[in-house]
Amino acid sequence: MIRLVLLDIEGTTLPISFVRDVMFPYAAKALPALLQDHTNPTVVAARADIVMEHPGQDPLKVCQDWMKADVKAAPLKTLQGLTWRQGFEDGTLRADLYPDVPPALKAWSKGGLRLAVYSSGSIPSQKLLYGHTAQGDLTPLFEDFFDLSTGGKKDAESYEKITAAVGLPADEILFLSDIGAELDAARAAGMSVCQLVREQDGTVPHPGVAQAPDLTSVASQFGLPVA
Ligand SMILES: CSCCC(=O)C(=O)COP(=O)(O)O
Ligand SMILES: [Mg+2]
Repeated sequence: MIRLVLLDIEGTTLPISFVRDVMFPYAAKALPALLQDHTNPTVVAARADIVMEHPGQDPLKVCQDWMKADVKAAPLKTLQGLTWRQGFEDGTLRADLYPDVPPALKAWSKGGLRLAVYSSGSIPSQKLLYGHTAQGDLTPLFEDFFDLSTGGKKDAESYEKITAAVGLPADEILFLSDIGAELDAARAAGMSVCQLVREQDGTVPHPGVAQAPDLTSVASQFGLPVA
């Protein structure tokens, strides 16, 4: 029986186009100034991590290249999160989740399911995003947020750590993601998994895992409360 649903964000609850066409350009504009900040300890630490990984290269150029290739690098995710704060707080940014997502999350939470997030986006940016959706603040629906500080999303060990953190048998946790390698890693750790195959995102179906076009279908396949 599923007791907790662990959700990826990009490609699962949020269209990839929103990240690529709205959030990344916003961050790209703000990054040059942010990287000039030598007093904010979070910026200083992220810049040092980039320099360590890419010695002799301009950290801004490294970030720009990472964004172009959608590389899930922890220092980039931290810096992007810092830029998005202003946009979400002043109303320039508002998360337009897939329409099936808010009603499903509310029904699942109301029905007693526990909910948590596992995304490459930093925890502060996850909270900003779910705190500023077209349907209002959805953060109270989630009991926990996990990011790359737990480990990479393609490593089974990360899912073992999450399982230990939430204190449930792994197979009572349902991990939802659009990415096959993430689902394989979660399954290797014993979790139940389902791939969101979003037509709008052009998701490539991953062989050997349950698939659903939206959260309504996830609910019917796994016997979860229905919106
Ligand atoms: C607050 S998440 C913003 C989107 C993002 O930058 C990202 O990397 C999402 O990756 P995911 O692991 O959710 O596919
Ligand atoms: Mg994703």
